[in-house]
Amino acid sequence: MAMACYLQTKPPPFTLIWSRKTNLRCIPCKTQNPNSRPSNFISGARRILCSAEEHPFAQLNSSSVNTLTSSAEVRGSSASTLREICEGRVPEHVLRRAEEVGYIVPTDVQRQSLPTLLSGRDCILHAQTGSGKTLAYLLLIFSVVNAQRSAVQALIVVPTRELGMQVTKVARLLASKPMDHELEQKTCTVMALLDGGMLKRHKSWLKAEPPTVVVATIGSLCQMLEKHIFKLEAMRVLVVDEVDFMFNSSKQVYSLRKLLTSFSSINNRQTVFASASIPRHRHFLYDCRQQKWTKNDVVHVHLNPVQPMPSCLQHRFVICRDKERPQILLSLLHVDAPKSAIIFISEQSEKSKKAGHTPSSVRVIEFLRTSYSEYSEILLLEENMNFNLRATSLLEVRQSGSCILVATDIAARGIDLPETTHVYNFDLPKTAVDYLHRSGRTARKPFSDEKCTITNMITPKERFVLQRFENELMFHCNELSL
Ligand SMILES: Nc1ncnc2c1ncn2[C@@H]1O[C@H](COP(=O)(O)OP(=O)(O)OP(=O)(O)O)[C@@H](O)[C@H]1O
Repeated sequence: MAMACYLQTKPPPFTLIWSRKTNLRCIPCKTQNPNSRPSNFISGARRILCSAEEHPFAQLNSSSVNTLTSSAEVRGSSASTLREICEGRVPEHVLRRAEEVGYIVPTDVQRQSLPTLLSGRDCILHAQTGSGKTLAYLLLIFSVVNAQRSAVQALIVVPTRELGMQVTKVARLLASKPMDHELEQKTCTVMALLDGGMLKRHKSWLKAEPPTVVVATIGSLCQMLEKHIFKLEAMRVLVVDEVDFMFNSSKQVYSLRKLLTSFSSINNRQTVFASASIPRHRHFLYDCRQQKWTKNDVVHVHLNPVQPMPSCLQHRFVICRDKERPQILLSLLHVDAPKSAIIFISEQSEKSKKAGHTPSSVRVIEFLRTSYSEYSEILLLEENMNFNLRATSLLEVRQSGSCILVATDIAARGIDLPETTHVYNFDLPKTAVDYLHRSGRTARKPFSDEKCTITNMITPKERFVLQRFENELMFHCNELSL
C-alpha cells in the first residue's frame, strides 16, 4: 500500500483520502478530530496536512498538463473587472451592454477561463452550477464573430428547449445596442432553433439572411443540417452546454457525435464544452482528444473540484412514509415560507402510465392548490406538457417574484431562476449528478451569501441512497424532525 496517502485539510471536517488503488477518489471522512484517524482510513496510508486552499486535488491535478484548477497556478488572472479581461477583444458595445445588465465583476469561472477562451484554445468549462459559465462562452463568441458577415459563425447546442430560450435571451441582451450608444454598424443576430419551434419560418430566415449565432437543440439542428438548409462552413465557435447530459442521453448522443466529427471539424472551429458535472473527467478529456471532438491542447478549467456544490447550500432530510409526503411537504412550506421554491418530482413510470394512474406531479399540484392558499402562483413544468404551455409556465415563474414550481427533472439542468431559495426533493433523484443539478437551481446569485435550502423527503430505506450522494458530492445532510 505504498502508493496510498491521505490528505487532511485544516480545519476539519473534511479529511480527504486518496489512493491510487481507489483510482484518485476523494472521500469525506467520518471524523471531526484532526488528530484521530478517519474511520474509512486506508491502512498503511501516510497523512499529509494541508490547508483547505492547498487542496489535494490541486496537487493531483497539477500533474495533468492541461488542467486548470483552483490552485495557485490559475490564480494568475487577477483582473478585477470583466472589462479588464475582455477590452480590445470583445466589441465595446457588448462590454457596455454587459455593464448595463450588471455584469461588471467576473465570477471565478469567468476570471479563470476567459484568458484561455480568448486565446483561441478549446476549453472544457467545469464549474459549479450558477457560477456564470454562460457569460464566459458568450463573451468568447462576441469576440470572434463578425456581425457584418452574413453567415452562421457560432453555434450553441443545448439539451432542452427551456435552456435554449434562456441562453438566446442572454445572447440577444448582450448583442443589443447599449443605451445612449450611437451604433451605426449592424449588431449580431441570434436565432433560436429549438424543438417545437417554427422550423418553416426558420428555414426562410436561414436562407434569406443567415444569423450570426444559432442556439439549437440537437434534434432541430440535425434536421436542418441533413436537409442542407444551412451549413457550418463559416462556424468558428461551437459550444455544447450540459455536455455530460448530452453524451449520456441515448436520444442525443448519436447526433452530437455526428455534429462534432462529420458536420464540422476541430481544425476549423474552437470547441467549448460546459457543465457543472463531468463524471470521470479524465476519461472524458482522453475521449475528447482521441475521438477528435477537441484539439489535443484542450484546456480543462476545473473549479471547486472538491466542493462540487455551492457552499451556501444547507442540506437536510425528513424521514416519512410515502403516503405522508404531501402533508409533510405542506408542513415544510408553512415553516419555511420560501420566497420562491421548486418541488422536484420523479417522472411518471411507463408502468404507472399504462395503468392509467394520475401522475404524482398532478396530484401534488392539485393538493397544494387546495391546501396552500398562501401562494397564488403554483405552476407545473414537465415533459408531457406541450412546448407552449412549458414556455408559459417558465415565463410566469420569471415574472412573478415569488412562486412555487412543481417540476420533473426537465427543470433540473441549466434553468436560471435567481429568486429560488428552496428546493424540495419530493422524490429523491436517481443519481448524485441529478442531485447536484437539482440543488443548483438555488444559490444562483454569484456574489450573494444568502443561505439556500435543499430538503429531501425520504423513506427510512432511502437513507442509504442519500448517504451515497453525500459521500460522492461531499456534503452533509442534517435530519429534520417535524
Ligand atoms: N459576472 C457576473 N456578475 C453578476 N451576475 C452574473 C455574472 N455572471 C453570471 N451572472 C449571473 O449568474 C447566474 C448564473 O449564471 P449561469 O446561468 O451562466 O450559470 P451556469 O454556470 O451556466 O449554471 P448551470 O451549470 O446551472 O447551468 C445568472 O443569473 C447570471 O445572470
